[in-house]
Order: sequence, then C-alpha cells, then structure tokens
Amino acid sequence: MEQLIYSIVYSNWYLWVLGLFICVILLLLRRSNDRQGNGSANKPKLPPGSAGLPFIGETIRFLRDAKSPGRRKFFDEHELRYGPIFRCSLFGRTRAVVSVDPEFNKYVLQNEGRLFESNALAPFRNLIGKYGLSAVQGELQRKLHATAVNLLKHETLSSDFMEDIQDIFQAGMRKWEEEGDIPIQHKCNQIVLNLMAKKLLDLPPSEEMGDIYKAFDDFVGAVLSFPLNIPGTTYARGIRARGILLKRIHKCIKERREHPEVLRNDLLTKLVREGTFSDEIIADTIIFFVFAGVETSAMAMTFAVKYLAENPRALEELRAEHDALLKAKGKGNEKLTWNDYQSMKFVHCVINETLRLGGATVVLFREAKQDIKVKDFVIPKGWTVSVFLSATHVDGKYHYEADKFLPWRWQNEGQETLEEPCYMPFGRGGRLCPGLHLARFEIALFLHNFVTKFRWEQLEIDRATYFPLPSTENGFPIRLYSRVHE
Ligand code: HEM
Repeated sequence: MEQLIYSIVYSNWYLWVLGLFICVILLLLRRSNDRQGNGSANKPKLPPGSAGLPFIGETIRFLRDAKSPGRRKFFDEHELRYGPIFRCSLFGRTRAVVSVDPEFNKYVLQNEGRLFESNALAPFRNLIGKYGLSAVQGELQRKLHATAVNLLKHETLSSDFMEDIQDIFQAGMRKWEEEGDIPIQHKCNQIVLNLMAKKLLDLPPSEEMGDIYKAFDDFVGAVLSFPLNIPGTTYARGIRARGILLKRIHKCIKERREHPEVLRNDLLTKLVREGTFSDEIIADTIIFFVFAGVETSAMAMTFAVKYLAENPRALEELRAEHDALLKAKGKGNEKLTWNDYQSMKFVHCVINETLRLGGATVVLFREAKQDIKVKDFVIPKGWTVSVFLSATHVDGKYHYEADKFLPWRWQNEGQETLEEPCYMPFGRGGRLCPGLHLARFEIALFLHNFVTKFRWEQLEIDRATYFPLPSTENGFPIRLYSRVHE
C-alpha cells in the first residue's frame, strides 16, 4: 500500500507542483480581493463580506445551501456575520453585494434608471435579444414597459382574456381527466404555453403546431440553463429556438402589416398597430413575454397544487369557496364572469402564500450607476447589487411561521400585507411586473377549475427545488379523480 502511494506521488510529481502553485495563486488572489473590502484610511469602506474564490466566489456554497429546508442557511450565516447587506461574489459577478434587507431592496428597485439599472449578463441577453425588456434601459424601457402595462391591464383582461383562458384551461383539463395520472408541472406548462401562443400570436393549440411549440419549449427551457453554446446543450437549443421563433414572429408581423383589415385579438396586432415600434423591437418584446409569462405562472400553479395537497384544511376552504360560486351561478352557467373573479377572496390568499413560498423570482440584479452610500458603507459605481427577494419571503423576522403554508395570514387587516418590502414577488418600481394582474388571473381561474373538477392524490414523494426557479424533481405526478358524481 505504502509503495502504491509513493509511486502515485512520485510518478505524478509535476501535477502536485502545479496543483500547489494554483492553490497559492488562488489564496493570494483571495487575500487581495478580501483586502479591497477593508478600505484604507481615506477610502470609503465596502460592505463587509468575503470575495470567496476568484470568479467562482461563493457560488458553490450558495447552490448547496439553496437546497436546504427553509432555504435560509446561506443567508442566515452571512447575515449573522456581516449584517443583511454583504459583499459576496456569486455566478461570476465578482464586484457584487448581496442584499436581504427588505428596505434596501425596495430602495434599489424603486431607483431603477436613476441610481441603479438592471444588468442582464451577455448569455441571457443573447437569448432574450437586444430589445428584450430586461436588456433595455432608459426611455425605450419606460415606453415598452408602459405599453406592456397597457396591454395587460384589468380592462383588457376582462374583455380579451376571460373567454380564452377558460376555454384553453377547460380543454386541457378534459384531456387530463382522460389520462388520469399526470405530471402536473408539465401539464401546467403546456396550458400556459397554449394560452400565451394564442394571446400573443393568435396561434392554435399545440397539437396543430408541433414545431413552433417545440421551439417555445426549448426557448423557455434554455433561459435559465448553463450558457454553453455548443451543439447538444440546452442553451444551444435555446439559441436555435430563438431563431425559429423570430422567423415565425416576423412572418406574423408581415401578415398583420399587409392585411390590416383582418380582425385579430392578439398582442402582436396591438403592438403593430401602435405604429411606433420597429419590427425588431416588436419581435423581441413578444419573445420576452414568452420568457416572462410562461414558466413563472405555470410554476405558481404547480406549487399551489403541491402546497394544497400538503394542507388539506386550506384545500377544503378553497374548494368550499369555489363550489359555492358555481352553485350560485346554477347548472349550465359554469363560465365565470369578471364579477365572479372579483368576488373570489380566499383564492387570492392562496396565491399570495404560494408566491411567498414558491415565487418564481429568486434574485434580481442591479448595477449601481454611481457610488451608493448605505449605512456606513459605500457600494461603488459599477458594482452589482443582488437583490434576493425569496430570502426575505421566507425570513422568520418578517413573516410568522415563515416556512409554513398559511394562506390565512393574508386574510385580516393588520396581518401580512402586499405593500411590505419583505414581500415583493412581482418586484417594485420602474420594472414592476406588468404581467402581475394576468398572472393572478390565470392562477385563480386555473385553481377554480381544478378544485371544482377534481380531487387528487400525490403519486410519489417529489422534492421541490428552489433555484434557479422553483421546480419539482419529477414534475409532481398526481392521480386525478373526477368530481362529476359528487
Ligand atoms: C407568477 C408569475 C410571475 C411572476 C412571479 C413575475 C415576476 C416578475 C418580476 C419580479 C419582474 C421584475 C424583474 C425586474 O425587476 O428586473 C417581472 C418583470 C416582467 N414580467 Fe413578470 N412575473 C410573472 C408573470 C408574468 C406574466 C404572465 C407576464 C406577461 C405575459 C410577465 C411579464 C413581465 C415583463 C414584460 C417584465 C419586464 C418588465 C420590465 O423590465 O420593464 N410576467 N416579472
């Protein structure tokens, strides 16, 4: 044995020397990075923290701890040591500060375009395009944002979305009923994709449009993948899918420009009629809607089903609300109206609580446009602030029994409210999600249909993961039981 060890050490001596050399360099770089943070007598101090390993920073530890129950381990340990705003390099952003301070998070997001600006990394920009909303700044961002808000406001939802959402969700659920056992995560993805394809481009459901839906799927899947653009990777498939989608969208734009007399009730037609945007801007805006509106809403639906399955009391209360709504409408009159939607109460508590525990946005990145003074420290111009929304959503300092699914916390005045900066599932300020009313509307109509049509049982234990997006490892398989004979 001893001989074996000697032979391994001596025959590979050059590898050991090289390894030692790399370790020394990494240590020296780390010390010099850490020293940057201490500040000299006349230099303002950076927030406390550690740079971690060069380039990698503390990413590995963050990813490991992101899986821990409650997801707060990484933040709890750092907060205890450094406070809620600390220097920390993650995902290759080396000159960066993490914030889990709700008031500072709100300050950062509300000063979008003035003191801070959204800074998407190049691989992400390549997918969403030059004019994808997250990549656009200044006047154009404000204009596109205002257009998106206008396209997705309450009045439009009640007039243009009500019928389509119900038709598409109900058609989907009829098929699920025939199948019996379904992975609910994939199925929710499918119905939301069908809805977005219809509302964005007036495309018929997926079965008739195989290729384009495959491209939608590949594109959405790639947005949060490792950005390695070589054949066979998810990212490369996403870039290819972007090309296919662009071709299709440009064809649709051409049709709308050449035949303005054809009546269509989709967002593309409205963007073309607006008259001020180039084709390139319109195409990237539509693609961005796919990115922003599919996985986010579908995941919220999946997590609502998961949390309700684990909390029978909440499920019964929700079912009672929606059975009563249907009963009041009478047989043969099951389609909901805008007033029905507005009369729903408990479903909004369920949605709030689902987005608190399993909301799609874990972190938002902002770049400081000038030196920012915060407490006794300075965040230098050009540094990134990583605003961790989900960490404040599950922080016991701000939410009682923070790790539990308790929709009732949203019920009474004086308990949790949507205004607090410790709860910002849709962001804040100049980039506040313009799709927030649509998302809530979709989730509410989905839950209404789902709980009134089905009972269900979970088929296997399926672990939830929460980074980069909330997801379940096996798509959350369930067995459906029709409620028709109840
Ligand atoms: C539960 C579902 C959703 C969640 C949790 C969510 C969350 C968010 C958040 C946190 C932001 C802010 C990003 C930032 O500050 O950089 C955002 C932006 C955005 N969202 Fe949503 N979103 C959802 C659904 C939707 C839907 C359904 C649409 C539209 C179809 C949509 C369209 C957008 C757009 C266009 C932006 C960019 C705004 C801008 O940068 O000016 N979102 N979303």
